[in-house]
Amino acid sequence: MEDLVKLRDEIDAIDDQIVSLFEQRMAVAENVAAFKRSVGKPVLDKEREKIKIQKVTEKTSNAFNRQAVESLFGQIMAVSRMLQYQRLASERTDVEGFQVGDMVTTPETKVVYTGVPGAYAEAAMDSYFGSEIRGFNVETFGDAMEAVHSGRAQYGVLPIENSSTGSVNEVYDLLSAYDNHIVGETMIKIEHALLGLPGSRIEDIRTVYSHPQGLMQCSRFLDAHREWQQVSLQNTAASAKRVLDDQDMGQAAIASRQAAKNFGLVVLKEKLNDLDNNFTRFVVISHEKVFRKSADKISVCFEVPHESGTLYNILGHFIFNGLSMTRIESRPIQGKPWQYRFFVDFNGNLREQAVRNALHGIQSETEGFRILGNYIGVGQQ
Ligand SMILES: O=C(O)C(=O)C[C@]1(C(=O)O)C=C[C@@H](O)C=C1
Repeated sequence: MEDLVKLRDEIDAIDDQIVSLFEQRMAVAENVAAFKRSVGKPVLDKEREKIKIQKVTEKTSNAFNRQAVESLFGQIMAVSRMLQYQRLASERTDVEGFQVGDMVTTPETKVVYTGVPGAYAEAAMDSYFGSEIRGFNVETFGDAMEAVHSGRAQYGVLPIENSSTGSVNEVYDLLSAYDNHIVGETMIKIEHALLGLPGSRIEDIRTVYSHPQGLMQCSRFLDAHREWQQVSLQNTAASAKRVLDDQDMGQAAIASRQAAKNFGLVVLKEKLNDLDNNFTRFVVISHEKVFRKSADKISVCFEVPHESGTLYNILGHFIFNGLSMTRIESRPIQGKPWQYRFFVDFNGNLREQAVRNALHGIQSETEGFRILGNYIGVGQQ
């Protein structure tokens, strides 16, 4: 025991020196930041970091320490960059052109959703905007993005994630491709039913239509009817419309009860989802770059270079600035096999300094960085 006390004393003395040297190093980093700011040089200098790591690792006496020193200095320089970003971010007044603003809707406000009336997206639109707007529908998610981008609609409502089957990939891809922004989100409970023509019976069904997510969310029920042909359509309400249009007693759709009402179909079976707790989260998009003062959730996307440790470093900006990430998703980048665009949601408001620090750092160290939006998040169950 006596020995441990002594050894710890030794460690304490060394740590005191490390802290003192670290503080000296950070003071120099601060000067570097001021210099770089004056000449407009970027904070990150990969070449300098590479040479630095090489030099310090050469000074080690064994392989273990070599690796440890590489990791340690990687971390020291990451912290040094964060300090520099903090200094630079505090001088900027603008965050990517986003402005504080309220969402004002009138009975003339046009809101677009995908699918035909009765689609879950219509229910999501109603739950978010109420009835005092002019909703209209288009066929595809891309059409909805385009309508918002061109100004044909002020807002759009698009599904982004389901609690049992995960992300709606196409919407993620469209969010990064279009210059539209997330201004809100809403969540609705999805309850699928099997819909058929009046007079049809489950025993006669041979073909079932739905959105791929609808088919996935009812996989257990469909497993018990493997002889049925499953056909994917644009959305669940379009599937109901197809059954009505074809007038074939052997066809059914997996869609909402509301869709049955809208298309004059009958409910052949209710509660088809594998899980009773089945929710879909929808994002509300706008072409304007606005966020509310009370917004508490931010979505960003970026690409990181295809090198080891890059994502780890980027996520470090959230952790270092005390920001809590709620979701991370990745999508393949078209034309760059095995490279990914990341989508991160985290809690915060664009007016907060910690948020600005983190975003400035992430923007500087990634490619294609975009703030997708800052909005009021809905509690996730
Ligand atoms: O030397 C620089 O340019 C610095 O900004 C300092 C430093 C470091 O802490 O060593 C930090 C960031 C750069 O990427 C490289 C090195």
